[in-house]
This record gives sequence, C-alpha cells and structure tokens, in this order.
Amino acid sequence: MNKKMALKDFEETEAALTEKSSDKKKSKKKESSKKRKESEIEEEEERSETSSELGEPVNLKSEKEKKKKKKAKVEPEAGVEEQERGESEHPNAVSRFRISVPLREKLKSKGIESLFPIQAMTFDMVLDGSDLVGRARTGQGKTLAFVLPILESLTNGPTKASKKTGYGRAPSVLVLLPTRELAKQVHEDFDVYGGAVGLTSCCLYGGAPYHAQEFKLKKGIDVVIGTPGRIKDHIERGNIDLSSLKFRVLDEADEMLRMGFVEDVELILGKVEDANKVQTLLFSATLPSWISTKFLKSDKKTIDLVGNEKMKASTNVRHIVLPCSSSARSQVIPDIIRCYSSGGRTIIFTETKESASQLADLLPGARALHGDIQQSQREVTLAGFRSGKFMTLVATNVAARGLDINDVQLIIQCEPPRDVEAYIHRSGRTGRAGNTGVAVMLYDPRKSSVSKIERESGVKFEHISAPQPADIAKAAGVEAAETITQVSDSVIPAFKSAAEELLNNSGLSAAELLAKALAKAVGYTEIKSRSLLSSLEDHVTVVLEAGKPIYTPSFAFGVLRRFLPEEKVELVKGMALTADGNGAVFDVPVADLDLFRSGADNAANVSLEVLKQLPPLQEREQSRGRFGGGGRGGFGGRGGNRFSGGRGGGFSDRRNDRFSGGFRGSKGRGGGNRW
Ligand SMILES: Nc1ncnc2c1ncn2[C@@H]1O[C@H](COP(=O)(O)OP(=O)(O)OP(=O)(O)O)[C@@H](O)[C@H]1O
Repeated sequence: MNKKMALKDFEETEAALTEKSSDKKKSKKKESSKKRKESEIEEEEERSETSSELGEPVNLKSEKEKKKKKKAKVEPEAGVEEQERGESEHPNAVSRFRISVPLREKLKSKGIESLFPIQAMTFDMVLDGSDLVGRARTGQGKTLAFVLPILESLTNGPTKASKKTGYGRAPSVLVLLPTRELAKQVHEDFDVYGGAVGLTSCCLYGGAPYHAQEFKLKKGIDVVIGTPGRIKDHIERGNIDLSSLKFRVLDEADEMLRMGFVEDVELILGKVEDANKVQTLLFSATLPSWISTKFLKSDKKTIDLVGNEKMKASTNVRHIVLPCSSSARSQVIPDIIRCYSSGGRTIIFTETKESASQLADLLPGARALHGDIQQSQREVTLAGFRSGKFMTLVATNVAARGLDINDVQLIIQCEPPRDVEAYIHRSGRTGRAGNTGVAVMLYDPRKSSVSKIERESGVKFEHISAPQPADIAKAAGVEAAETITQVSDSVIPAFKSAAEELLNNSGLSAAELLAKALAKAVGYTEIKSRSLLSSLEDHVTVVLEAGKPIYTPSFAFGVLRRFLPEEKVELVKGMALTADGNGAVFDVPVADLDLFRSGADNAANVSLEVLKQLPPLQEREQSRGRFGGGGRGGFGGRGGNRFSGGRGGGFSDRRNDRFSGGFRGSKGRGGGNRW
C-alpha cells in the first residue's frame, strides 16, 4: 500500500544540513574558549539559517538577508517558541518560523509539524515583502508555501496595518489558477488556515452562478481565489475592487499563460493602483524564466528546487512505459490497475474529452471528468472520487495540474502527451507529500515516441509489457489460496465425496485439481495470452528475420508476401523494427501462427520466432511521420534506421478536437476552449 517514505528533498536537505553544520563545527574547535561558550547559540542560529539556504540556486546569499533571517527564525514568540523548539529536532519545524499560534495549531491539527523545503525556503522572503518565483516538483507543498506567509503577513506582519477591514472591504489577496477544480482546492486551504486567523476568502470560477459570488464580494472579503475568465468578468461588472491589493499569486502560472490568457491575466494584474506596493508570487513545477520577468519586480527572489537538475518529474514516482494499441486499451487498463494501483485510486488521462467519456463507459466503476461536463456534475464527480465512492477517474488535462487527491496510487496516460509539462504534471498526481506512486504511460510504438518525453523530463522510463493474464491470475491464485484456508472445516463433509470422486476419475493430480478449484473460485475458467506489442488477446508477438537488415516495415511486409497470401499479411498488427535493424516484430492471431511458421520455414533465408519478451525497438520520431532517425530504442537500445508509419489500428486521437469547454465558462475565448 501507500508507504510513507522520507521525502527525498528532505533527505537531501538534512544531509546537507549535517554536512554544513559539521564543517562549521570543525572550524569552531579552533576558536577561543569564549567563542566556544557561545557555540550552542550560534549553532541554533546557523541551523535556522541553513534550513532555508539549501537547494541552490537561491538568492539568499547576501549578509543582509542572512541577518534578517536570523532575526526572523530566532525571534522568540513568547515561551511557546522556546518550549516547542526543545521538543522538536526537525530543522524545518513549524515552531522555527514566524508562524503564529492559531496557524501553528491549525497546521498541527492537519498533521503538519514541519515545513517542506519549498515552504521553509520561501517563508521569510514572502513574509519580508519580496516578490517570488517558486519552483518545486509536483506534490511538494507549493500551496502552503504561499498560503502561510501571506496569512501571517496580513495578520501579524508588514501588510497588517494597511490591510482593509470592515464591511465591504476590498480584497487584500488575489490568487489566479488555471482550472476551476484547482481554484476550489486552493480556496479550501485559504478557508481552513485563513479561518484560523480570522480572514475570509471566496472562490470565483465559471460555470457557477454569479449571484452568490457577488454577494460574498459585496460583504467584503480578504482573499479572492479564482480562474482568470470569471475574475475578469467580475472586474468588468464592477464587483471587485483590486486597488488595495497586497498580494497577487499566479499558481500554475505557465499553464494559465499557455492557455492563451496573457491578456486577461495582464488586465487583472493591471487593476492594482500601485504595482510597487503589491507582492507578486509565482508558483509551478514548470516555470519558464520569461514569465517571471513579465510580472515580477526586478529584485524578485527565486527559489528553484528543480533548477538544472535532469529529473524534472516527481522522484517519488515509478515511471513506466508500456506499448499498447488504442484498441487494446480497455482490456489492458483494468489489468494495469489490478497490478499497480495497490488498491488505491487511479487517474487515467486521455487526450480528448470524447475518449475520456468513452473509456469511462468501458471501465467498470470509472467516471469521466472533462470540460464538456457541466460544472455541477464535475464537482459531484471530483467529490465522489475524493471520498472513495469510485476509484477510477478518467480525465483530460483538466485534472492534470495541481489536484491533490489522497491515495492516488496510479496514473495511467493513454498516450504520450504533446508536451513534457503535461507529463510532469499528470504523473505528479501521485507520489505526493512524500508518498510513492506509479505512473504508467501507454504508447503505440508505430505512432508515438517516448524518447522526447524521456529526454525532456529527465525520467528514465522502466519498459514493461502489458501484464499477462497468467500473471494476474497467479496473483489472484495466491489471494484465493489464503481465503481457502479461512473456510470453516464444517464444509468438508458436504463436499468431500465430490472431491474424492474428482480425484479418482479426473486423471489429474490433487494439486492440479486444487489449482482448477482455486481458478474457479476467483472467476477463471481459462487464461488467454496477450500479445506483447499491441496487448491484444488471442495474438502472439513474433520476430521475423530475413538474413539481412530490415530498414522499413514495407520491406518486412514484402518478405511476408513471399510466403503468405495477402489476406493473412493484412492480419499483422503493430509492425515495428528491432533497434539493431535485423528484425521486424509484429503481432499475429494465435489461430494463424502455424500458417506463418510453416510459411517461414519454407521460405529461403527467413526465420520467424515467437517472442516471450520484446527486444529493443526503434521508435517513431514524433516530429516526423517516420520511425527511427537515431531515436532511442524503446527498450534501452538505440534506433538507427527509419521506417514509415505502420498500418491499421491506431488511436482515436482527434487532434482538432483536443481541448474544448471547461476553463472559460461559456465564452471559450482565445485558447480557453481546451478540455
Ligand atoms: N509541511 C507539510 N507537511 C506535510 N504535508 C504537507 C506539508 N505541506 C503540504 N503538505 C501536503 O502535501 C500535499 C501536496 O501539496 P500541494 O498540493 O501544495 O503540492 P504542490 O507542490 O502544489 O503540487 P503540484 O505541483 O502538483 O500542484 C498536500 O496534500 C498538502 O496538504
């Protein structure tokens, strides 16, 4: 199940802390005895200091800032601080930060005793008034990284004095997010933590009635959270006054701008009276640098925990790729869920709304979430998934960003997404807050390539074939055997004579008979094999060699035509070339295998063998309609040759119909009509 593991970043943080602190200790030995007396205090201060210095590059180097931070972290908050510091060993313990008691208690009630690295490293910067760009991998707590210091600033910090109060007050904080679901989720955090310090918040997004939103705004509010389209509409209706804003946050900023909302975002941000008096914060797991220069002050701080590290995706996730044709998806996905979901929740991503709905209909107990579904239904669906009413959600990219859902163990992507950011965010719906997870990406070697995503995300994919029904049955058999030992002995007299009869007359051993009984108990009466390449039942995967290199699929088809009639050649599925260029791999119906074999036996220089495991294959380069061209071999090999697109089958991928509805409410302006 969902094992809590120490967050890697934290381990790194702590390892680095230990190293730094031991270096400092060594140098201290040489110091005078007077200094030695002070060492304990110094060490405490240094620990506070380094706790937000790790994960360079960080703009924390100036002495001035260091002093500020020392003051920040060491500044006691009455006796409580002292007391709690003694109890807690963690370098990022909540008690080490300028977090007031009500917030601390709220955090504690949520099981949060220490800050995650992105939170620890940005807290003082935000509280002390800096604009900030924060980048950390998915699931590392970026939301609280802005929620906590903003709330603290407004209640005890620098913005407290100028914050508006009373009935009809204009908001002090504006948070913009790319999707309604995400806006709701972030609103919940502001509601919970803001509520603890007496700050109110509301969530404004499309697809929901205006009236209730207007009412809240009229009453007066401290924090407004929402999607750009609806917020802009409220501004135009004169419902929101942003002139006294203190903070503006762009969460998943890159996605909002990618969706074509630069103008809306600029219009909204431009409504503040004096931009110099507003703090702007940008957070995402994927943030191109141009974004920050557009919206933030030139002396902004940057905390980038991903930086130039190769691995951009979550390190808590097992990243797997599996070849599978679109027609086999609905057969293979339930088995992937059985093998990799550890009984937890699964999110399946499709490229189009249509395929999300279709797949949800085909998978037992699954529901769809996409932009064509009415907002009220979207909310019911997400709530049902969160509460465990159903365990499989089939979604478009509308669920790719930011959603934090407990116990999502498995992500399945039906095909490689167009851009690496989508891969990073989708796979990041699992493996959150230190938990582990699995992300399986399906791909059709004839049509798509995983090497581009692999290269750009820094992920080293594990390559597997679809779980074979026999493997799944084996796992079920082990479970069945356990349950059988729990059956009461009282059943034996009633079934014993039938069992003896079987033993005496079936010609099978006791173990064989028991195996059949176990199979029947878990619903198996036969086990069909599944091909390795397109994961089709009643198909096997074979490799064809022709005594010389095979450069193109058409050459391989030509070889087959030498010994097979055309109608049999047309049964071939998923033609791919081996990475070494010596063979062609494809699926054939089990019923025709003998025909293929005998044909090959009789043809000169041709061999045909059934495969138990896929060899390294050449991949199709995504940018071109051809295979190979030096792309990395699918299974660790290196592609060298080329061949043109395969035949038949294929994804129902309607590239024109990729993104529609959802984000912008009814207007669907400029690129908003996506998911
Ligand atoms: N200090 C903490 N200690 C324990 N859990 C935390 C802490 N901070 C945040 N969390 C939990 O970690 C989970 C992930 O947080 P969050 O959704 O903010 O991640 P994120 O970095 O914004 O991810 P994404 O990039 O996918 O949006 C949430 O369930 C949150 O409650």
